[in-house]
Amino acid sequence: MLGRDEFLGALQALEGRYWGTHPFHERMHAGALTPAELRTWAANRWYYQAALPRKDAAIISNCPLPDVRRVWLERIVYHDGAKEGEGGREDWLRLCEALGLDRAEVLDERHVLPPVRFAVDAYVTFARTQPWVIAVASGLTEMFAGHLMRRRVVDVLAHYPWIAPQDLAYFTTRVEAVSGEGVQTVELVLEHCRTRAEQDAAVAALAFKCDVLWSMLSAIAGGTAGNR
Ligand SMILES: O=C(O)c1cc(C(=O)O)c2c(n1)C(=O)C(=O)c1cc(C(=O)O)[nH]c1-2
Repeated sequence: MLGRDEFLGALQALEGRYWGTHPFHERMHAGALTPAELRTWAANRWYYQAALPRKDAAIISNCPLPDVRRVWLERIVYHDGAKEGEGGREDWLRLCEALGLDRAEVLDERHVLPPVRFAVDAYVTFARTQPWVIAVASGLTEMFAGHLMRRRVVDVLAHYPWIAPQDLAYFTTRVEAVSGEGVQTVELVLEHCRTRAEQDAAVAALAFKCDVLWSMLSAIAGGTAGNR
């Protein structure tokens, strides 16, 4: 079995596979995306945002530990909101509207590309079918997300003058949550992976999740090729 630091190192070593360095994100951060490309991105990523509470509910359904379930439940409330009109889901829809999409065309998923649907559905299925701690490990991309989201807010506001700070509320709110959740998730994985086989499965789960995100973005980049 790997020691704590060695295991953590193996997880962190996957950062190079994370979507932070995907060419589509690089173009976004450089101000090179067209309004149509930003709309395709937002409408497709909606499908991911909408799936997250179902993914988290799958983790809870497989977890026998009340302490973990109690903590994990907060993620569902975070995304869905405590009531209608609140939460990450609502903030994402507002971002879509700010980019020029109607709420209805986001909600009916007409812009969602087949590979995005396929990748996101695979993430939900993974959470349903794997042991809870391995599914939790797949969410450790959050370790890499805080820095990327902070940079995104700065770069998007600098390069796309028609996007206002309040339009990016999803990310400004999320940055705060992700720093706390990231630590919490790492601790759960380090504590509950108790054999070498579980540690290896956790590293593989994180690699799988990096591939889910990368595939989404590659499809989004390809799906908007006509607008470049
Ligand atoms: O904007 C991003 O780059 C980014 C990345 C990720 C991620 O790395 O999975 C998440 C989010 N945002 C995010 O907002 C979010 O709520 C979230 C939940 C999860 C997850 O797997 O449970 N990842 C992410």
